[in-house]
This record gives sequence, C-alpha cells and structure tokens, in this order.
Amino acid sequence: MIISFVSKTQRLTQQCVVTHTDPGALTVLVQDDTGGLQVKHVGENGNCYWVDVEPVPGALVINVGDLLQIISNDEYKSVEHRAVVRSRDKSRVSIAVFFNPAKRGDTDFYGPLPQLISDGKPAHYRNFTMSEFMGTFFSKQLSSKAPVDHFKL
Ligand SMILES: O=C(O)CCC(=O)C(=O)O
Ligand SMILES: [Fe+2]
Repeated sequence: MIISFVSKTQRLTQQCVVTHTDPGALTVLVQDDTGGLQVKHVGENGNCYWVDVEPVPGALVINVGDLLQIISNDEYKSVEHRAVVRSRDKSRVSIAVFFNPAKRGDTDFYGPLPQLISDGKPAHYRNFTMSEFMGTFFSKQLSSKAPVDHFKL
C-alpha cells in the first residue's frame, strides 16, 4: 500500500505525481475530498485532455495497469494518470493498493492469454517473467507505458 501525501505548502501549479501508467494488473485508489487525480483522455480528434477524477465519498477508483493491458492483448488499456495540487490551503491524502501476480518464479511466464489470441488477432506482446517485467519498470522509472512498449512484438 502506498499513501501519497501532498503538503498544502506545495505550490498550486506544481505537478506532484508525474504522468505515468501503473505497471501492475490493477490499482485500487481511495482519495480524500481534496481531489487532484487526473486521467488522460484522447478525444476522437486525437487531442489529449486531462480529466479530473472527482472524489465520490465512499467510492474506490480502479485503474487498469500495464500488465492487464498485456495479458488482455489490448482488450483493456492501461490509463495514463497524474496527481496535481488543486488547493494551496488543503493537504491531500490518497491511498493506493497495487495488485500484482504472486507467482514470480523463473518458469512463471506472463503474456497475452491464449484465449484472446487468434489468426485475426495475433499476440501483441511476447511472454516474460515477473522479474523481467518489474526490472523493466524500475529501470525506466515511472513513465508512460514503459513495460507495454518494451514487450510489444
Ligand atoms: O496520488 C494519487 O492519487 C495517485 C497515485 C498514483 O498514481 C500511484 O501511486 O501510482
Ligand atoms: Fe499511479
């Protein structure tokens, strides 16, 4: 579990969590009523917009991560997101729980599920172990779609 805390002394314009996709399968987030989480939306004209994820009391935010994009062979897309400071007067607390596969042996391979591969839709990614996957993520740091791009065929 990660708790990110943004002090009210941080400047309003400062971006506090850089734009990234989460590497794992799913992320469950609880944010307080300050808000600040934004997701990137690509419009039909190809233009990108940052959309505020308005806090809803009692609601959880579920982010699709890169691993789910890969094992679903692009049926689900990981979401680019960031967190910004919205208010000079209020601190912000957000709690994130990351869901990742537990099997991390040298012979535990992950990749697009066979049921989602066909002649019409070949695998978009090669298989890998979790240690290779996490190594790729940590070597590139938080960035946009790093593991997705790395394992693309
Ligand atoms: O601060 C937030 O609400 C988002 C945190 C986040 O994106 C992350 O920890 O991966
Ligand atoms: Fe994230």
